[in-house]
Amino acid sequence: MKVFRGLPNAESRAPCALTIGNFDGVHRGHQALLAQVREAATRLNLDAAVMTFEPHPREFFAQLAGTPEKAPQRIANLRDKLQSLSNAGVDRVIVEHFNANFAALSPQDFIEKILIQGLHVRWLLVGEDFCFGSRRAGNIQTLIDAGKQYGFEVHTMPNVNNEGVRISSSAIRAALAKTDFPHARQLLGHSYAISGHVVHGKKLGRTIGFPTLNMRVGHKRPALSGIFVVQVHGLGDSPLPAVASLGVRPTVDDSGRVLLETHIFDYSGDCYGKLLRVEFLKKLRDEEKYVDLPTLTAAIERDAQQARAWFKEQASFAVSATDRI
Ligand SMILES: Cc1cc2nc3c(=O)[nH]c(=O)nc-3n(C[C@H](O)[C@H](O)[C@H](O)COP(=O)(O)O)c2cc1C
Ligand SMILES: Nc1ncnc2c1ncn2[C@@H]1O[C@H](COP(=O)(O)OP(=O)(O)O)[C@@H](O)[C@H]1O
Repeated sequence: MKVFRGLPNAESRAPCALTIGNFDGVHRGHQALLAQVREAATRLNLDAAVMTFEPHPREFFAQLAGTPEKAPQRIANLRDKLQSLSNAGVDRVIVEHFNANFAALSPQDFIEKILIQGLHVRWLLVGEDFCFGSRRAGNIQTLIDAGKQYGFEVHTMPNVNNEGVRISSSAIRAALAKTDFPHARQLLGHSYAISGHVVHGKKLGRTIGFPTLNMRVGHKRPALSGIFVVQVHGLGDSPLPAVASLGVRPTVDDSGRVLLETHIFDYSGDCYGKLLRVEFLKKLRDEEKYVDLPTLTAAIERDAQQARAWFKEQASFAVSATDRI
């Protein structure tokens, strides 16, 4: 899969079957849409293409209005989004920088400059409520008219439902806000996880008996925060049980940067630079600002005990379930 930051240059503008959206979480609704793009691209001998935006347009508008707290919480970072798009068979992704110039494009300019000249669109699929261009003035009918004029097909995707309710990124944000991981999993079609490269931290963890893999989250408003039971994928054949903190670490850091820090039980390897995936299983508590390091360490010890107990309980459930068969 090729990833372009902004429109591809002239040589790379292969005719495409395209869909446009934020794709936060790449949930089951997105997956159904991407499957149709893939199918059309293969049938019409086109590239399967996705145009997505960074930052999220609502994040851009929230910043502009001076109310960053109104930006949507992010389900997935860009790496996870690109990985999911690649898994769905997408050939090219255009990551468009969503800024004032882009937001000001009229529907007509968006069609001519972006869809026609920039992307050579031949087949387009969007959701039924798709609006675009400055003040969201363009809609499906605008696209259908342009399609007749410029020669591209326009299709709409009906809602994909889960138990009668439309699957959406907001529904997943709501499930994560309640830390209802089974429900989030149902809507996503996979368990909730964050991946990233292990970076160097303050080297404090090892001095308090809890070395932690530090991963940058890449945005300021994650859909989750707090202390969690997790498992780590990418260090061997099976996932490793662990406990993690996702947040700004108020006791030791005042930068406001969001980090995911994971302590793996009974493990002592060097993981710097590795690309790992941390899967969330259960929330233990919210993040706290402790008065000193010994108090923080005592809290982490309690978290680790609770997480170990949780894994033990799951293992005994699994055994008793096998007994019943
Ligand atoms: C299970 C667990 C719980 C944590 N809870 C908190 C917390 O409530 N407040 C906080 O400021 N930091 C918390 N942390 C983050 C620690 O401050 C951090 O891991 C420690 O300072 C080591 O940082 P380092 O990896 O940069 O050396 C927690 C970390 C873990 C692993
Ligand atoms: N059980 C473990 N869980 C997490 N990381 C571990 C563990 N054992 C060793 N490590 C290694 O130690 C590093 C974390 O140690 P730490 O003192 O917290 O340093 P840093 O502040 O750079 O994260 C990890 O990145 C990893 O390479």
